[in-house]
Amino acid sequence: MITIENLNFNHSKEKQLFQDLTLQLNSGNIVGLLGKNGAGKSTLLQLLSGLLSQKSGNIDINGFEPYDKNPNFLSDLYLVTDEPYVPNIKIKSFIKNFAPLYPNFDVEKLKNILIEFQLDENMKLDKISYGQRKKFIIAFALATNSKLLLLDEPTNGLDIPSKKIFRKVLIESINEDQLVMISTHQVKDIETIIDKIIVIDHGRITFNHDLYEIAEKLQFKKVPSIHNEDQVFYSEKCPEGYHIITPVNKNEETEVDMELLFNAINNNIAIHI
Ligand SMILES: Nc1ncnc2c1ncn2[C@@H]1O[C@H](COP(=O)(O)OP(=O)(O)OP(=O)(O)O)[C@@H](O)[C@H]1O
Repeated sequence: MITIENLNFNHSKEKQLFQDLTLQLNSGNIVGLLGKNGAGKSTLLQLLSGLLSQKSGNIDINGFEPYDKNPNFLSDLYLVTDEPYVPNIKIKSFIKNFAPLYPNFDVEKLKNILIEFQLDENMKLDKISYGQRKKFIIAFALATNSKLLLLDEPTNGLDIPSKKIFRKVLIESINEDQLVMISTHQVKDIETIIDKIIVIDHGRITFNHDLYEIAEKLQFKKVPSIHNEDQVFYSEKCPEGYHIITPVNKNEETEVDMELLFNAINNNIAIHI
C-alpha cells in the first residue's frame, strides 16, 4: 500500500532529515510510529499526506504520489494533526460541509462514535476543549473510512477514559483494507492496539517489526535480580528488582512491554529479532 524508496528530505535551510529512507507498509495494519522529540514522525506523516514534497526519492500510496494531490488520493486519506484546525462552526455543520468530500463516509458510524465520546452535534467547535476537539476529529477521521489514516499524537489531550474509548472505537472501526499509522511518544496509550512498531531516530528507521515477531523472539519479565547478564538484552531497575528483555526461552511467550522495548531502542541497545 505504501512504498517509500530512497526518500530524501530536509526542511528548508535545515540539515538533511531523511536520507535514502526506504519503507514498505501494507494495509490491514495498525502501525505505531515511535521516536523521540524531533525524530521526524510528524514530517513523515506530512510527506505521506502530500503536505510536504520530498527532495528526491519516491513515495507511492496505492499508485498515487502524495504531493500530486490527486483528488482521488485526498478523498481516501485522513491526517489527524496534533493541533487540528477547525472552523468556528457547529459539529453538525462541519459534518454537512466536509463529509461529502469522502465517498466512503459513514454518518451512522460518526454518530455512534460521537455518543461514545459524549459529544453532541450541536456543540460549537470553537467553544469546546482541546481534548473534545481532538475526539471529534478522530471520530470524523474514522468515519471517512479512508484507506490511509494518519494519526499524529491522537491521545494528546484525551483523559484516561477517553483514551480507552479511542482504542475501542479505532479497533471496532477499521478493516483489512485500511492502514492506520499512529505517531506518538505515549507508547502505553497504543500498546494494546498496534500490530507493528516502527521507531525513527534522526530521520532513520532504527526498528521495524511486527508485534507477533517481537512476542515470538523476546521475553519481557520482572525479576528480583539479574543472574545471567549475557542473556539480558536490556534491563531497568524497578522497586521489585528489574524489568528485563531477554531472548525467548522454551517458547514461553510474554506480553510485549512496549515502553521497555522503546527505551531499549532509544538507548541504542542491539535487540536481536
Ligand atoms: N516547518 C519546519 N521548519 C524547519 N524545521 C522543521 C519544521 N518542522 C519540523 N522541523 C524540524 O524537523 C525535525 C523533525 O521534526 P518533526 O516535527 O517531524 O519531529 P517529531 O518526531 O514529530 O517530533 P515531536 O515528537 O516533538 O512532535 C526537527 O529537527 C524539527 O526541528
